[in-house]
Amino acid sequence: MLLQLQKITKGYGEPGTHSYRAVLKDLHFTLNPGEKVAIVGPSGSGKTTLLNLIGALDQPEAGKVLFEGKDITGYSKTELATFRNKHLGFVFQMHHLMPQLSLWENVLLPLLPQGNKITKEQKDWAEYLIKKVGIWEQRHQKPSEMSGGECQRTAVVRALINKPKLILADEPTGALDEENAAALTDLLKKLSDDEGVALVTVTHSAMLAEQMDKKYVLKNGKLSS
Ligand SMILES: Nc1ncnc2c1ncn2[C@@H]1O[C@H](COP(=O)(O)OP(=O)(O)OP(=O)(O)O)[C@@H](O)[C@H]1O
Repeated sequence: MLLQLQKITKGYGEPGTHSYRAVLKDLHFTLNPGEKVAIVGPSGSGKTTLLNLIGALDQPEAGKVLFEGKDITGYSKTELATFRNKHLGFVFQMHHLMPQLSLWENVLLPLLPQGNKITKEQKDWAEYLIKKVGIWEQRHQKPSEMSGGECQRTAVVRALINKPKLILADEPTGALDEENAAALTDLLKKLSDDEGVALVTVTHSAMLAEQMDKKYVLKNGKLSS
């Protein structure tokens, strides 16, 4: 098992006061290595909140998050940052690329906090991924000089640059037109299959959800299939 969420509770506001509102309640979730799942649900049901917990961007009030059997719930902020950098890749609705950097520089950016120089092996991996998603020609262009679909493909490559075990995607096709959304959906699926990376994606897109191995609905604080 890659990831397990045990009896997770998470809300906003001060617990025990009127301001408190529970969003996730005794929620369970398991994910196997290489497994692809979609999380769907009504607006405000807590999908982003859940993704933030899975992505170690936030901590639950109660319950445990286990990654490869290890409890990461008690990790400090620094430990969580190291954990994210090593094991996870993120793709958001808006690409979050650095506007002043080229496609190539944006892709290599996550490797820089590890200090030292970027290795030939890492550059080869970047080149392989960029070619695979079909944007090698654009590698010297800045985000403002690329289409929305090209930016989003760059974001997918960037998410894979650290060879993560899990990619978390929050509405990755949300800002794309139908054609580009379909292309990105195929790409995410293919890369996940080829590289054996697990994928958890929050989406409103039925097309994207159907391409995944499983679909869960988040409602009333819990997941159901
Ligand atoms: N930082 C916060 N402080 C207070 N309330 C919050 C905060 N973040 C989210 N919420 C509330 O928690 C609930 C769940 O929000 P969340 O963004 O996880 O839902 P969602 O399912 O991702 O929604 P959408 O599909 O609209 O993006 C919402 O009612 C939201 O208003």
